[in-house]
Amino acid sequence: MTSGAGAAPPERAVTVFDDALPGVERYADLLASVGVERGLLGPREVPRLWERHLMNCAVVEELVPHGATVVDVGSGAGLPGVILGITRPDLSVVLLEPLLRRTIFLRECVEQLDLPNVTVWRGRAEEVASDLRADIVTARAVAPLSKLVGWALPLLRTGGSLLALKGEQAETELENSRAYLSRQRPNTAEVMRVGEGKVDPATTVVRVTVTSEGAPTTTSKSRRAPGGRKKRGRKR
Ligand SMILES: C[S@@+](CC[C@H](N)C(=O)[O-])C[C@H]1O[C@@H](n2cnc3c(N)ncnc32)[C@H](O)[C@@H]1O
Repeated sequence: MTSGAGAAPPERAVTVFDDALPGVERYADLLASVGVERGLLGPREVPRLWERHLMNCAVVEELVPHGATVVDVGSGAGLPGVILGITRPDLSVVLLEPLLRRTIFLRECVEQLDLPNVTVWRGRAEEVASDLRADIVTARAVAPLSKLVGWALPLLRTGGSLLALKGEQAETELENSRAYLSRQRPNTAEVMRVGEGKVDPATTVVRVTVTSEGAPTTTSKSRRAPGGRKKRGRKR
């Protein structure tokens, strides 16, 4: 089934993936062959597929509790959701993606990699709160933090977390979102680095955890997300 199209895994992939490495190699081959042919992955990403994409995503599992239900918002070609599904059979992973050709690819991955714990859901994060409930929401390269928070918090159970994989701007993005966060469901938010000693650089994650069931302290004056449109108050 594998085409051998992907670059060979680096030595430390063994430390990161352990027994799951053969499955991840098959996924890497799918990304580097069909994924590139269908424009889901740029050809220039193939040589850095392991370090920059697969391993970088895998270490996020450190923050995912055993048996959790995970929704990967904006899964694209399956990052990080497919990787979590392969490396953590204890998880129940939903790959949430609005674009048809991407969901077709994701379904092929689930079938060919034999991942009974992974399902594909076609839809937009802001439209599925009545259908999906999660312990963990992951998102990588999907939207600014404030927007992700607005999408993810309604999907999360109390005690659940959004794990937003972010780059060097994570701290700044979090600070800029603090006021907006304070108007959402009660939460704590922090920047974390995971995979120290396994991936270089370590993966930066903004973790936002819903701490209690309390209602948002939203008022008609304060409902605007940074960069978003202001909602109108009720007409009198
Ligand atoms: C740049 S890609 C990133 C894909 C993948 N997470 C990765 O890291 O390679 C962003 C993805 O988010 C999806 N997306 C955009 N808006 C979305 C929304 N409102 N809800 C869910 N997914 C969305 C896009 O269709 C696209 O597949």
